[in-house]
Amino acid sequence: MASVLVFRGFVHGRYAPLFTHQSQLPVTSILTNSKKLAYRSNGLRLYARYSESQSPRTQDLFTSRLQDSVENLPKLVEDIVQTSINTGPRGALRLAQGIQAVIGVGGEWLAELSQSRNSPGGIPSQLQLGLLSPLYLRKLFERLGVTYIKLGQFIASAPTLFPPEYVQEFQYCFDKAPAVPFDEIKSILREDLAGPIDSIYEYVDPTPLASASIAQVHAARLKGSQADVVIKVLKPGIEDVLVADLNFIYVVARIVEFLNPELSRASLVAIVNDIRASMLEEVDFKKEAANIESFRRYLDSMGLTRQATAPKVYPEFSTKRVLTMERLYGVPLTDLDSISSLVSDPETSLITALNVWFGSLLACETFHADVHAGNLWLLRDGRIGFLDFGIVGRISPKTWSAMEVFLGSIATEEYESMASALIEMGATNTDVDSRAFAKDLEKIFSSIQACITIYIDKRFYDFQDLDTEVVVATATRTDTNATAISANLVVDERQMNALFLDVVRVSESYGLRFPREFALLMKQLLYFDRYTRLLAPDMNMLQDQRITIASNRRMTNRNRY
Ligand SMILES: Nc1ncnc2c1ncn2[C@@H]1O[C@H](COP(=O)(O)OP(=O)(O)OP(=O)(O)O)[C@@H](O)[C@H]1O
Repeated sequence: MASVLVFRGFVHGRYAPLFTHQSQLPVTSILTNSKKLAYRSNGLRLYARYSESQSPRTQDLFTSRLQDSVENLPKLVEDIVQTSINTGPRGALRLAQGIQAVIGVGGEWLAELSQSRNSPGGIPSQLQLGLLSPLYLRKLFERLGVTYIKLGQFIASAPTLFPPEYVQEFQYCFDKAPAVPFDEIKSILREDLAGPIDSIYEYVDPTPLASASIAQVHAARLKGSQADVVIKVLKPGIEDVLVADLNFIYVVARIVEFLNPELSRASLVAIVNDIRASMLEEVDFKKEAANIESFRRYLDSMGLTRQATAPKVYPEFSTKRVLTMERLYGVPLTDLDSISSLVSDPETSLITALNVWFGSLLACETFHADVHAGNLWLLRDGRIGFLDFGIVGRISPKTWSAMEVFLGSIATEEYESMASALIEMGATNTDVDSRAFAKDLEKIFSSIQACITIYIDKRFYDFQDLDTEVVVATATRTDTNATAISANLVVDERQMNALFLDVVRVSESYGLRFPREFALLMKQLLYFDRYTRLLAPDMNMLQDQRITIASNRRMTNRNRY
């Protein structure tokens, strides 16, 4: 039965009707007074607070927000119901697993708590918040599995969004998972491949090369060609877990945003939706195969195959859950010692990697959006190997040309052009005061503290909060008597991360909203920044003449590879 709600509250010191709302849902209780307004409907409680001292404008804003919320309530309920239907029985199964995880980690916490009660130092701070303390929340996320491990990694990479103790603790949220028994992997291969396993592969190594949360990788050799390959197999049940968890997280985000509309400015639901879409793409290996193929076509057409590669895919032995591809041999770009034994000039390898990746932004249909060191290798033959195309981004020529101006302006410290590039990228209907925006950007950049990195005998030593003068230090090796000194003024990695997030925050305060690609690109630049510190500490990635960031091969969508 529909009900008509009349909301009353104090407006300009008078108790008066604020607005009326026709609700499609039965209302079970209403509470209003001068400080709060709330009503219950179908188990959900709409609640808001205001104070008499607020300006009339704030009250109007509050009233209109409340009205929005009430109007959105039926949509919210419909969404929740629909999401629950889509989740189906796997939701109940995940709930049971979730409870089990909470009991397991809760037991550990209780045991530690009772031990520390008897200790003279009292209860340590890391136990005081219970399962919400960084340590136990991280343990809980790891027990809850794939979705939460990925979320944990997101927290670890967003230092200005989350408190530092959580960011620090979630650095240990590793994407390592126990291996699935080989028999289960074999039965997936049997179900998915067109013929018997031993008619396709000469052998498959039963010990996995790697086992992450989503997939397991086994080395193998093809029957006819005797080519060395790897088989990446989607772990059983992963898709169900992801769908159930992501739907649950989506519902929580919807409710949180509904109850606290302020959060919609931070696009909480949009972020969750993005994470949901990209994680679900990651579990379809046909999409990954298509991404690899388009990257290989790009290398081919640009004449870059002698500098870089991605594994050749064998589509006849690949499905949505199985990806058979050429095996690459190499080392991660952060393995300095092995790199020095493979090439005499690691800086050149880094420049190649950068040029190939920057070039792919426009010339390739998608760009590799997860270039962490495990996915970017220096191969034994000196080429750069790009692995794992599960996460990719797409960037429009318009966004990229604004991005080029943005990156250029960081190097030249031209804040007005930085502001206009950001305005160009961030979708907004309102007029942005670009001068004020530029001033705010300048404040962010000038607040960076200098940090000196000194490279001594192949190791880096960071000294923070120093004056910007270069500190000279030397180290002498006892065996060779050689002394290595190198000093460089750089912005440290965490500051860099914080800097980009500050830029996003300030931009959002001017009403700008960036496409997902902006965050993806920034993340990759941070990875490349890390490799630059290691392999070419004297190089400025954004200014070096040998690196082509500004693209002269602008492509239309039709002739992208
Ligand atoms: N073509 C290949 N040649 C050699 N090794 C490979 C190849 N593909 C994958 N591997 C190995 O398997 C590991 C995991 O592969 P991949 O990154 O594709 O899986 P993932 O589940 O997405 O892992 P992550 O989330 O850690 O990136 C790689 O780090 C690498 O060691």
